[in-house]
Amino acid sequence: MSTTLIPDIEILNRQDIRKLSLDQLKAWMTEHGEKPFRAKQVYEWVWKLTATSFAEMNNISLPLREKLERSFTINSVEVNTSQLSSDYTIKSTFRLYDGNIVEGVLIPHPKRMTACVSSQVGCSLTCSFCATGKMDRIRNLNADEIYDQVVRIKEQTENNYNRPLTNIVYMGMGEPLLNYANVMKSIERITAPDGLNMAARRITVSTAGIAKMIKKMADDGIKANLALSLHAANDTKRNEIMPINETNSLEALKEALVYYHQKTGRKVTYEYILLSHFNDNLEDAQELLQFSKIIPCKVNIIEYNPIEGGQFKKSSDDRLEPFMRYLVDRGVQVNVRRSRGKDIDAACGQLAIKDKKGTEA
Ligand SMILES: C[S@@+](CC[C@H](N)C(=O)[O-])C[C@H]1O[C@@H](n2cnc3c(N)ncnc32)[C@H](O)[C@@H]1O
Ligand code: SF4
Repeated sequence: MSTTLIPDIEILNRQDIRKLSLDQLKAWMTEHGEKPFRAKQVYEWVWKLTATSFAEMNNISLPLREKLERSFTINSVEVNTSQLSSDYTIKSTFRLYDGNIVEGVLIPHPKRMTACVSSQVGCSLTCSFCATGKMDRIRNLNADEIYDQVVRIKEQTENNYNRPLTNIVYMGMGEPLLNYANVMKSIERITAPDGLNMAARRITVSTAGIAKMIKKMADDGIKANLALSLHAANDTKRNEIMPINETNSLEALKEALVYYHQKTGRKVTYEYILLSHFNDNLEDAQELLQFSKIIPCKVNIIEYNPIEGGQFKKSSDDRLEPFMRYLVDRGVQVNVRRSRGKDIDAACGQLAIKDKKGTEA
């Protein structure tokens, strides 16, 4: 224990070092009588080399490491629990520095290894088919907390399957476009050569549909892919299952999508959970066909994962088949996404911490 008050105060005020940009770290080095190039070395340690302590930084002098230790923390995310599903999906819970827990999933596929990561603790959007929507929204994740989930899942695929991580989807807990700055910073770090150096085209941000933020993604030149959770191409039905549609109607989304496509030239993916006798009639397929004509797109038909207390059932193959056929016959690019990791509640929309508050159950 320290004998003076000052070091204790210093320690209480320690800041997460990964909240600083490289320029801010350079300025800190100068202020503390260090050469600015040290900033680059430390920055590389905390991002690219994913150091979890200053002690690991063996090309940094001991006095500087001690100075860093007094001023900063490295709030790295730890794996709390991991469960392996019969289809080799791995669901993990991650413990954040403040005790909150989020979930992430490694989804193996013969052609790709995908990390599904959370962007918020809980979610404020209360979609009626989604387990996360039943939780309160506790807080946004910091960019480094999103980044660390990717790092931990990358370790899982390399260590357990001897295969590299190839794709990242922001389809875990939370609405990424309501935590815009941190999500975009995490993408910048994941794609940076002094970060994980992964290709932006391998990253997909999935949104429930925040029109103005879709436009902002285009304005900011974000290179990651965009997926829109559509689930109904009719306002009455969409309002019923996704309250966000009351303020971000299909008309507003259409306008944002056109803007997005004009600026980026990119295709968008529409996610469409097939809910038995709710959105799986031919009339629904006709509405989806009209919506699919707005800009170049592909449609992912998603198998519904039942959630506790949920009112929906997944559509049978007898209903899925004609729905899909209707779209395919009219030139829509359609993929059917079967649920993964069902036996351990690791599939999309089943990610929810059981006590609904984001702390450990
Ligand atoms: C959990 S959300 C997170 C990202 C973002 N908030 C969104 O809604 O797109 C990721 C995807 O899971 C889907 N999803 C939610 N609940 C589901 C369920 N019970 N079964 C299948 N997919 C579900 C969502 O619609 C969305 O397409
Ligand atoms: S589907 Fe997405 S936006 Fe809706 S409640 Fe779930 S996490 Fe939130």
